[in-house]
Amino acid sequence: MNRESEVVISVNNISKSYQLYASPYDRLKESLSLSNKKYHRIHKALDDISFKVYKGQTVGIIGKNGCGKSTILKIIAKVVRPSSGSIQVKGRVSAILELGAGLNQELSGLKNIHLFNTINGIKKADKDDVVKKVVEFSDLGKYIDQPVKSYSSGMKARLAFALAINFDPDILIVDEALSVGDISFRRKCFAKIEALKQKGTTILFVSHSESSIISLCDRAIWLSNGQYVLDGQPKEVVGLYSKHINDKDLCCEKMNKLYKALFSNVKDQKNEALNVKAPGYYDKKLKPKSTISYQNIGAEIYDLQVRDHSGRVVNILKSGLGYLIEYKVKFEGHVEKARFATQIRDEKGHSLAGYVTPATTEFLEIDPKIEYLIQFEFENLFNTEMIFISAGVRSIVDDQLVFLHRVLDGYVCKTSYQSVNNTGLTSLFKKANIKEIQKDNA
Ligand SMILES: Nc1ncnc2c1ncn2[C@@H]1O[C@H](COP(=O)(O)OP(=O)(O)OP(=O)(O)O)[C@@H](O)[C@H]1O
Repeated sequence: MNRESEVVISVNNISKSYQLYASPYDRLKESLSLSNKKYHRIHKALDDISFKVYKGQTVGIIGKNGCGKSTILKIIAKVVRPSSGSIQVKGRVSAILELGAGLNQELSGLKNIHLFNTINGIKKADKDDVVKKVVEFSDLGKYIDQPVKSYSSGMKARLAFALAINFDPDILIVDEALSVGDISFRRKCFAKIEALKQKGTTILFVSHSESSIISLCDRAIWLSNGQYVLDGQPKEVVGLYSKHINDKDLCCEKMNKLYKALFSNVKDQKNEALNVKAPGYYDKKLKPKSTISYQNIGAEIYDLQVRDHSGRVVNILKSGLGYLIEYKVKFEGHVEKARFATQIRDEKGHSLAGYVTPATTEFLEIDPKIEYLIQFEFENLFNTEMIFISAGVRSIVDDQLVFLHRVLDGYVCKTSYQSVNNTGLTSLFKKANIKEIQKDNA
């Protein structure tokens, strides 16, 4: 399939204008006027916006209050009609727009779920399953039988979110809904959004939380005063946005120039890097000074290192490229439930990213005759100059998850990061592998 055929949202020269009246009286005067005299002024909420979204992308939209973020989402969700321009959307859309919109305030949460099933044509056989999932996810307890009008804003967000995601959409549109609700519910929502991303759902996401845009999205679009400013890597777009949020003279042309100046420079450096054959190299003088190897109880981690994709051991990384953290583990005896982890910290010891395999609640049964090679793929998108890599192997002992061995800061890399902003964590692990290898003395 070529890239063009994967477009699921196509926004073409969309503008949206509202007529604003100084008072309701002016509106009445205009409607009664025989002279065609106008009593309103035109306010452009969106001004000639165009972009395409590809299947499976997670796109964040950022900008100051009133810049048009919600309006563009509403137009894509077909809740608001544009004044001009056209829009094509492929697939089943589920949208969480204004808080509580789409919920019948007089009905209970449960009755709203049934209503939602009916409106969305959920098959009879699937209805009970949807109800169960939504009730469980929203975790409203006895409030599920209360009318929605008695809900707090956090409760409304829980129900709206649970409905939107359990409907199995092709395109999920989320407008700031996650800013309400408590931390544990937000965490649950983010985890669910991650799961939908993995399934290939296309996601449009409006948020004032820069860290959420960076950690969730593959792409960010910045709007200002209804106009398009930038479209690019979340870290870069958010970085410039936060740098210029207080700039009263901000105009699109100025921002575009700045972006080009900054990032064409970065691009050139990347291209230069590509001309150098190796994606990074090994500097033998670069060693961690903070390594701590904990006492091992039945397992030993060794050969913790980073390789590039051609298999060379490296510790000077190129920005934006993919690498493998790997280590080997040998066990002294049979271990029923083991899992392997890695963590990346910055110079100050702050955790930047971590990964565990097997994922979630699974464990691996260990054969002591075998050694294991653990590999974690990651992308070098860190915005810190050095990264320190730790490794751990854990197991369940007496119902407790304990470390069988743990090496803190066992390997260090320079990231080639060039400071253009300070927007926090941006590295994402992609996947991990566990391989069986022959024991030397076997
Ligand atoms: N129904 C309406 N009538 C008149 N003006 C409107 C209407 N809806 C939105 N606007 C105006 O359009 C502009 C864009 O609004 P929109 O809600 O899209 O902004 P936003 O970026 O989502 O803001 P926020 O971050 O505060 O949610 C604003 O100036 C707003 O006042």
